[in-house]
Amino acid sequence: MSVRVVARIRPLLGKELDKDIIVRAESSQEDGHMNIVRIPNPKNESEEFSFMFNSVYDMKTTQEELFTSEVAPTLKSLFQGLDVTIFAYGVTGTGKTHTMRGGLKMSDRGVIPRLLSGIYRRGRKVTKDSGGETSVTVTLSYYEIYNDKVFDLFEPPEKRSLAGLPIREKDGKTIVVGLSEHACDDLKDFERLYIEANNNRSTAGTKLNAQSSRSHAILMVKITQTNGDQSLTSTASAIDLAGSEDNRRTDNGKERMVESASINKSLFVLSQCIDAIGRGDKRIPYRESKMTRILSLGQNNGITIMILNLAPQRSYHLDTLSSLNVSSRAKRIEVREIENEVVFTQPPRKAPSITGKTIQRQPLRPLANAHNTHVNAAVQKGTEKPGTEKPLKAFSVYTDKSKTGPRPSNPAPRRADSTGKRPSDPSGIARPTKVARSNMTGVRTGAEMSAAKIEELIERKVSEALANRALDQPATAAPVEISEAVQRRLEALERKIESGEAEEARTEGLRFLLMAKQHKERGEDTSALKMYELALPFFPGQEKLLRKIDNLRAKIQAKRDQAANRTSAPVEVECRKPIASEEVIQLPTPASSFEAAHEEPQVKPRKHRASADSDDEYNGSIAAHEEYEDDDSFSYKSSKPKRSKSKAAKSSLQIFADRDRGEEMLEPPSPRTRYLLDIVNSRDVALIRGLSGVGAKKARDLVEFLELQDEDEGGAIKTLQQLRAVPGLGVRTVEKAYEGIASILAA
Ligand SMILES: Nc1ncnc2c1ncn2[C@@H]1O[C@H](COP(=O)(O)OP(=O)(O)OP(=O)(O)O)[C@@H](O)[C@H]1O
Repeated sequence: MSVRVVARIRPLLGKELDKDIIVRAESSQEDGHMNIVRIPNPKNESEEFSFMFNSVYDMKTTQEELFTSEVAPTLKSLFQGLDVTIFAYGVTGTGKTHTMRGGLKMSDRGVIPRLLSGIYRRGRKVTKDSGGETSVTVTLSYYEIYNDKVFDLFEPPEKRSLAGLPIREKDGKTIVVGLSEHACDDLKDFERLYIEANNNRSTAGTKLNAQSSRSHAILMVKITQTNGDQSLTSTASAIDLAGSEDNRRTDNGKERMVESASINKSLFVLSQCIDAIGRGDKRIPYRESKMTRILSLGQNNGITIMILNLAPQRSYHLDTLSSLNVSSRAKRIEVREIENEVVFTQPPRKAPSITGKTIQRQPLRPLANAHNTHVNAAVQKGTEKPGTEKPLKAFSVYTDKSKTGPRPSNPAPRRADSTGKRPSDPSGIARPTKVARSNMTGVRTGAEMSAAKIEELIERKVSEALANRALDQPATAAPVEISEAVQRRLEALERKIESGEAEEARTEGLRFLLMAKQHKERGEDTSALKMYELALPFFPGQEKLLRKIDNLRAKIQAKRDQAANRTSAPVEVECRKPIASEEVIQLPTPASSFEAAHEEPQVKPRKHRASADSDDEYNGSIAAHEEYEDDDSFSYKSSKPKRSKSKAAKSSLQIFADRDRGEEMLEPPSPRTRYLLDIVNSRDVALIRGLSGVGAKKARDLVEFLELQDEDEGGAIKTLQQLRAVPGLGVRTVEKAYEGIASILAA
């Protein structure tokens, strides 16, 4: 089944005028069901683009209508064991939070409170229909991804660690380690928890939205149905994404700009993931942002609904086209409709105390062991322990026979086939099963911790310790006496996390440099300066970077002086990328939308830039990058550039020297060279990784390097000599890749 994509056009607000409406909902069906969004071609208003979706909701649509048509029908599946993901996507100020959360008035309530209400209602029905034998418990987790860091929204902001919570892949799902889980017995409980948590969400006023969400918010509602010693768990995730925004229109200051860059970047990665899935690429760039890792579009099982929020008026024209374009591609994504499996639970084990020297370390089993044991497989093989036998379909209370048909008696092969997840234990011996939760009244207590929970706690403590270290503050938590084994584990984890953080920080720094370059190319010098300044802490003392900052400051000041001397104000020049009029697919993605911002007119043609401005703005990143690469003890805060490294960086500059290009023109490359360079210049990490001798990291770095080149300075690698000179790649790697091409061409 594909992702269901529906569009919702919000009504006009405040001073917005009817005459500015350019987005319309229409029907292509006889029954009048609206499924088309029409919008004029911005280059030729007599032409219109049409985008087809599963459903389109116009300006008059109420909260109740949207919920009843789109979300209510998924409740049955949710209780059958399917996970459900609903996410709102769109430009800032188009109504995502209104759609997901809504207002406080009953009629204004959005998808989330209505979903919870539906879950409790259905839960009561399930219990009633089973004659009281089945109990239903609901637990909530709620977190936000802010500046690519994950924070528990049930924790007050002052308790957050700087690094945020780590995320891991477990059992084919992405989980947030150390996230709190709260039992939530009824709608009243939910309202209290949800309102409190929303106060912790990062929001701020921007010019486009007085209450703009500066983070992606993810609410996870876990429903556990327990019947005897079996239980079935499924999760409904409701996600309110932050909106993409064009900083030309937001008037964002420094802090907002950083948020905005992070929001735009993650949405850009999302659009890249959608593209890559659509193209059938082997590699989908999920891992390039936490949001896409968590959303795992196309990888998650169950039902996925994407709600595209649109503003109807002209001022959003290009942004609207951009998000229409991304969403219309998303509907081609296939999602596997696989139910979670029934878990066979054992009576709760008495957990030892974890305080003091009395701690008995439990084996650190993989979390995967904690659930989804293939009960039926064990039963069939006759390996179950006495007293644990169960009929194959002991948990059939919620099966909707009319629709889905009976579940297979042994679901294990189906799961293994379609998800590629780890199959059940081939030995036939049932793995340790989930320990039933004895405390359903709130967050778990320390005394009842499982091994997995201890592991989570350790990782969390490490993150906190690292955050404190980053702040140069002593750890605030009271020292806990722990066993030697736990201490060792703690240290190992600390090392692991620390190196991961150094890597993340380096990437963060490079990202700022890249964004600075993009801003500069568009003539947005002030924004470029901000980005360079933000990059500086990651590459302290980098001479080139400092020079660049100084030059930009001088340039901005000169412009200001010039403007002050002029009698008339400078004219704003619209310089967006052209949009293909006939081909809807070619419309800009969110990236081009936010890249399109044009702060100031380009004063002089790029070829005639001042020398200080025309050089290697990527050098700072490359030099720092190399430093990181070559020195194991490198701390990204280190400010000592190595001599040899700056030489290497210089050599990277020469690869685009005119002489080199001249040579290239004299001597056309061989087919093998051309083939190799084509792959390199594709900037497709997956393709580049396929070259022999080029690993994932080198491929990523190479693409990063290419991305940082000025197009008018070459942009592409044109000779093997240039390729060899790319920092971090090395002669040997290029030779290997070149040799590898021979075998590909021969094949
Ligand atoms: N369908 C609607 N009916 C009435 N008002 C709406 C509707 N959709 C949005 N609004 C109003 O529009 C404004 C912006 O909406 P909202 O904050 O939900 O946008 P958003 O897409 O979440 O923005 P951001 O990405 O900046 O958080 C709010 O005042 C909201 O109440």
